[in-house]
Amino acid sequence: MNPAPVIAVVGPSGVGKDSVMAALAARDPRIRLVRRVITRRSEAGGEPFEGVSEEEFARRIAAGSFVLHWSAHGLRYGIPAAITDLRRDARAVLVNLSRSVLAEAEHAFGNFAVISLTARPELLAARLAARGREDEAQRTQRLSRAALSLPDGLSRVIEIDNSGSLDDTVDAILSQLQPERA
Ligand SMILES: Nc1ncnc2c1ncn2[C@@H]1O[C@H](COP(=O)(O)OP(=O)(O)OP(=O)(O)O)[C@@H](O)[C@H]1O
Ligand SMILES: O=P(O)(O)OC[C@H]1O[C@H](OP(=O)(O)O)[C@H](O)[C@@H]1O
Repeated sequence: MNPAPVIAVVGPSGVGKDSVMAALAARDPRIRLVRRVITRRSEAGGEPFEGVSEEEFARRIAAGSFVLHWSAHGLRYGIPAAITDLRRDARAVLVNLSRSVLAEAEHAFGNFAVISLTARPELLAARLAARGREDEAQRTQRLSRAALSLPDGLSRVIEIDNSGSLDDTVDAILSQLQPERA
């Protein structure tokens, strides 16, 4: 069987990427999530991730442990090579990516689609404040990247508005994914 598609979930900070990914995996156990490696304290909360030091992150790059890595918000993020195993027995593998690495990701994964989440601007600020993981200066810095556009040339981009309920968003995404390994 061909490897399952990798579906990048992208969009501005606070739009709901991690929430939508968790809700999709809860709805369909064959939708699998990638656990990212991040140079952030493991206790920070939010998504399940592996927190490592800068030194450990650099060691893993040198060892070829990542299929993709990038920097944003003063942090480093890596997608472990183990994503290849996840793709063997899944309907789709979801991964939270920076919009800045999408062209590289399409090249690396081949069978690749992008779910670009949007939400009304006032909701982004309110959701980040309610989540409480960052202080006000960090939230302002994150919101300043909200309008970053996607690169040209991606083969498959599905834009979904997450201004409403999570359930509505999950329904909208699943109806668009039906043709893929349903
Ligand atoms: N549809 C929704 N309705 C109401 N609240 C939502 C919805 N989606 C997400 N949220 C809330 O918004 C906050 C931000 O969501 P989440 O952490 O999933 O966003 P994110 O896009 O992953 O952000 P970041 O890139 O900063 O990690 C969370 O507190 C989450 O509970
Ligand atoms: O703004 P862009 O480059 O699209 O995304 C930058 C980074 O911000 C988010 O990280 P986090 O989940 O908030 O730590 C994304 O997942 C990405 O890693």
